Amino acid sequence: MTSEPLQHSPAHPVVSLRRVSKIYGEGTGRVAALDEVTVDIHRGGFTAIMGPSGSGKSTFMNVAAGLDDATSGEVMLAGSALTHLGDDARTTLRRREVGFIFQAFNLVPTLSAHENILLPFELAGRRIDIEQQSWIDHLIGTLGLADRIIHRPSELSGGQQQRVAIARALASRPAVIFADEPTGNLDSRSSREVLTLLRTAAREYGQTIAMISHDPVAASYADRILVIADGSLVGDHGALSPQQISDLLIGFEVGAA
Ligand SMILES: Nc1ncnc2c1ncn2[C@@H]1O[C@H](COP(=O)(O)OP(=O)(O)OP(=O)(O)O)[C@@H](O)[C@H]1O
Repeated sequence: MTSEPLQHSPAHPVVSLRRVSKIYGEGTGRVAALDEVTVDIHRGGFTAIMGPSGSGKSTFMNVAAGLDDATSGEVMLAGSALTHLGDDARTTLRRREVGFIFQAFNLVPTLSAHENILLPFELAGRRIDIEQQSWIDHLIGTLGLADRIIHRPSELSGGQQQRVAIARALASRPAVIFADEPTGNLDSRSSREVLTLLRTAAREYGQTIAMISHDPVAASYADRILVIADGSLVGDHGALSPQQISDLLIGFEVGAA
């Protein structure tokens, strides 16, 4: 991959949470899915978000990405305070600044790989100029999709489908990409390919990536590891080996699966 830096201010965190809580239910059914979480995610970082099942990882992603409201606290995304935005403005901000990669790929089955990659531009009503076209062509080549580009998702392997999802997420150069268990449906070889691509996107393109994962091997590709337990941020580490991550998680009763 060649170096094509992104255009976001390095001085400010891309995602910033200040004492963010998300409470579901009330009384005896009350659950603090996030409990006063304060954290910054900086530009160009590849952050893994780990923690036991039910610890609040998905809630963290949903709140940080503006898919869901926090109950209290402040969430800044790409320089905008989400709490001060109405639904429409938040949707516009999310379409412009956030890319998503999901375990189930979430490609549109009736569209070709190429049409799927262009979809975020269509949804945001953004025209693709020559510079963006050459970036997208570069991604398609780099991700090894050139000869599969007119095929529909059902005609692609799982690894190829996830590479289309990565191209789609990278195409609009969002401020941050949230990846939710992106290798959960892949065999180990495709997983390694996908994780290497994500790491390269962070290192060479300065693409900020936040990845939820249960897997210490997947998290070992990241340069920062956040651990959430019972809705609280309980660990914030630099890059670690799979073994170190497994050891770290044993204390929080997370399997190394
Ligand atoms: N819509 C909801 N209504 C009520 N409780 C919810 C809701 N969504 C999540 N929760 C609760 O909030 C807590 C955190 O859930 P969350 O899905 O964020 O965890 P997670 O770490 O992503 O789990 P997993 O790894 O199993 O996907 C859990 O106790 C869950 O039951």
